[in-house]
Amino acid sequence: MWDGGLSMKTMNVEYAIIGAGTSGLGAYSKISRQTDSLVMIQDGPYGTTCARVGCMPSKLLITAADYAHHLQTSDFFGVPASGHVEGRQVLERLRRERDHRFVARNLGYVDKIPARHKLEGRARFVGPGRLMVGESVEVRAEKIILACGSRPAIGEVFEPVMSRVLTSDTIFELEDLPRSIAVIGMGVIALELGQALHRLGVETTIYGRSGRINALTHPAMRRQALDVLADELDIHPSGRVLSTWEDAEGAWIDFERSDGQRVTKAFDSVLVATGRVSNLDRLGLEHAGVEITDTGAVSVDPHTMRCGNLPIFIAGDATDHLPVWHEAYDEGRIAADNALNYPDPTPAGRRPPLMVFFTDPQIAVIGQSFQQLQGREIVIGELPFTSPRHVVWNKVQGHMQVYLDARTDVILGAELLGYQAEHLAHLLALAITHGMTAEQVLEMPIYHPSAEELLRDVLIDAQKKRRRHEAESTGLATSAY
Ligand SMILES: Cc1cc2nc3c(=O)[nH]c(=O)nc-3n(C[C@H](O)[C@H](O)[C@H](O)COP(=O)(O)OP(=O)(O)OC[C@H]3O[C@@H](n4cnc5c(N)ncnc54)[C@H](O)[C@@H]3O)c2cc1C
Ligand SMILES: NC(=O)c1ccc[n+]([C@@H]2O[C@H](COP(=O)([O-])OP(=O)(O)OC[C@H]3O[C@@H](n4cnc5c(N)ncnc54)[C@H](O)[C@@H]3O)[C@@H](O)[C@H]2O)c1
Repeated sequence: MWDGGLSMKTMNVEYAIIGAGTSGLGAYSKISRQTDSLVMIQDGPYGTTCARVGCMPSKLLITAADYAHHLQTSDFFGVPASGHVEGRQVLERLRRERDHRFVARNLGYVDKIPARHKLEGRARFVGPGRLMVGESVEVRAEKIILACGSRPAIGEVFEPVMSRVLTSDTIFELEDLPRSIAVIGMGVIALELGQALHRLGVETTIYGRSGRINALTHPAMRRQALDVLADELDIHPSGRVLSTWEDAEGAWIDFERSDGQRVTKAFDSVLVATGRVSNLDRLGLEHAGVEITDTGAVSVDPHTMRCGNLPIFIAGDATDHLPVWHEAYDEGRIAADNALNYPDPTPAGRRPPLMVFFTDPQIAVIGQSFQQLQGREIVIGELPFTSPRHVVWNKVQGHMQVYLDARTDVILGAELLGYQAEHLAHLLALAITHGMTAEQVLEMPIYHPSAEELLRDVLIDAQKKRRRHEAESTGLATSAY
């Protein structure tokens, strides 16, 4: 495979995978079963974004925050509790669990990959099928999978306070919790981490831009989610950061709310959670013959992950299509199948979308959102999160909507805001995956008192509305004659 002189090496392989994250490893596991002619190129630490700086450390932090919150709210149950948060211990335990359980498992897998299949350094295209890795290795590959993930976006306005800026890449490495933090953004990272930090006793202010939690699309769901979170958290949902500066008091954020009011405050730290940018922009794609739009976007077929007619495939967060873990893994495998079968496409079916915010209450969107269903004849089953089980838990905040096809009774999608909504979301995902009707779901036994009773009741509500809708349309049809 190696060929070349002392200073420059050339490696010829059939397949190259750029990135050893979730999607790259998913692709590797498939291709390595078929051929030895492959290399996986990784820039930076192994261990994946999910395990090192993403899903796992964030959920470990949230769980510590849940315990702190239980202490603060247990009075209600006649169980007054005293206790306090030891920031250093919270973060030490987070890193210990993360490193020993999740990262170590991934590194164990990477260790077993033969050395000839691994190359370390940043890859960039220097021509079609030609990659430079660092300054001294050229990889020539017939088929290339770009599984290079994304990185946090940091706007220029934060440059004056960069020494106090944190992102999800750095926050879990803190020795201790800050006394105060500005959280910029109102997406999933901002809300999950902002609420966790608040519950752990950090004085937290969240600054949004659009005034909306974009994952939810029904206006009433959006409103309620914001109301519930704003009840607990200090949130300025819409406006813009005008400027930032640093002095002895900390990092100052000068924010103009959309009602014109200025809010200027100093913080120990600033967590910038304003979205992520794909690492595709650093690959020199123009040298590979890839078409790039004016906005820097690259078009990818979601059923093959193929990029135009080229032997190039893009998987995971590098595409802006559903940047979540299970999709990254699927996409890596779809890309691998299509690279292995190149030039014949092997289109794969995609799973219904599923997204969960691990906030309290949780937010979940399954299947088609309310917005995507505009123009389609649907009925909406809806209820507050007040099943007997939720009352017992004293967790009755939130609301649930399920969207049924008005003619066929098939469940098309749902938006949820409620305690541990993730479980109901998965039941709905199962029903949507199999094209089930509300009637079919209602055939299953549901225990009393369980959270699933809420699902039953919301489907009954949807069916009532569907019958009414049917009666009205028949009435209308009859009266039209
Ligand atoms: C804070 C946070 C919390 C999250 N929580 C959840 C969650 O709860 N549930 C969920 O489903 N998803 C969650 N996600 C999303 C999930 O982590 C990602 O969807 C998933 O990790 C993406 O995997 P990937 O393989 O596309 O990218 P990555 O795992 O990032 O892998 C890409 C790799 O490519 C490397 N690379 C980049 N450029 C080059 C180059 N030029 N040459 C060589 N290597 C390169 C990168 O260094 C990186 O190691 C979270 C993300 C974050 C940031
Ligand atoms: N539970 C999960 O599945 C989970 C958890 C964390 C992260 N993730 C993944 O990570 C990705 C990135 O998360 P994210 O929260 O950074 O991105 P996001 O796209 O979800 O949210 C970014 C938010 O920042 C706001 N924003 C942008 N610029 C701003 C500015 N200048 N000032 C104020 N607000 C601004 C946007 O309006 C948006 O609300 C997500 O798309 C998700 O796929 C998933």
